[in-house]
Amino acid sequence: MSLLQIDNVSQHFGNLVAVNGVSLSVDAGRLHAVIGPNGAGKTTFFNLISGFFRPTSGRIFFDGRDVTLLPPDERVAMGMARTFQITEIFPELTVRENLRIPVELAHGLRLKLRVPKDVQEQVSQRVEELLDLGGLSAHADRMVGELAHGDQRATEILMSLALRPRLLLLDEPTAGMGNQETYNMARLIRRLHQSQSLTIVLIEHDMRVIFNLADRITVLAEGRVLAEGSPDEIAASEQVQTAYLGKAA
Ligand SMILES: Nc1ncnc2c1ncn2[C@@H]1O[C@H](COP(=O)(O)OP(=O)(O)OP(=O)(O)O)[C@@H](O)[C@H]1O
Repeated sequence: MSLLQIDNVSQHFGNLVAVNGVSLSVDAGRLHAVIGPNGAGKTTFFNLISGFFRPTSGRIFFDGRDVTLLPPDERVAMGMARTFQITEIFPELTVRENLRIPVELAHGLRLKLRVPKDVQEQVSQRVEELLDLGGLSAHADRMVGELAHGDQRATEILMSLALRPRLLLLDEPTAGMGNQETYNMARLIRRLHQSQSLTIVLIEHDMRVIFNLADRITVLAEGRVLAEGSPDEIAASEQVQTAYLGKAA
C-alpha cells in the first residue's frame, strides 16, 4: 500500500499555475526523487505535501488518511518529517545538545522540571543512537556552527528523525556541497533508507545522487509530471533528456 498518495494536485498563485494536476504514489520503504528544471514546481509540491500550502485542487493521503487540509504540525505528529534548504540548527550548541532538543520533545519532556531517571536514560540513549547513525559521534561535543556544512546538514536531518517519522521529505540535501560532502550525504541518506526502512521523498539537483539512490523518479516541468519511472527508464527517456537532462549536462 502507498504510504503517500497524491491525487491530481494543483497550486495556483494568481494566474500562475505552479503545480498542475500532479499525481504521485510512494510505497512504504521506497526512495522517490522529484527532479526538474528551476521553477518546475518542486518546492511548491513539497510545501503541499508537508502542509505549508493548501492545494487549489486535488487530494493528499498519508497512511490512508486524507491530510489535504491538515496543518504541518498534525502531519508531523502522524509521522511526516521535513528538512528545508535552509539549515535550521542552533549553531552555538553542540551536536549532542542540538539532537537532545527534539528527542526531549518527542518524549514530551521539554517543559517538565523533574524527569524520571529511566526517561533521561532513554533520551540519552536515543541521542547516542542518532549520533551513531549519522556518523557524528566523533563530533558530538563540537559546536554545530564550527562544523563543515555537510555535517551541519547531517545534524539537521538527524534532528528530524527524533520523532521516528515514517516519511522523510528532503529538500535538496546536497545543496552547496562539494564532491566529498555530496558523497557523504548520499551515503547517509542510503543508510537511513536501508537501516531504518524510512520512506524518503527527495528533491535533488545532483544527478549522481539521484541515479544512485532513487527507486523511482518523477520529473516535473512547468508544474506538470513530464515522466515517471525507474532511474534507467528516466535516463533513457528522450523527452526527459530534451527537457531537462540535456540542459543540465
Ligand atoms: N509563494 C509564491 N507565490 C507566488 N509564486 C510562487 C510562490 N512560490 C513559488 N512561486 C512560483 O511558482 C513556480 C514554481 O516555483 P518552485 O519554487 O516550486 O519551483 P522549483 O522547481 O522548486 O524551483 P527551484 O529548482 O528553482 O527551487 C515559479 O514560477 C515560482 O516563481
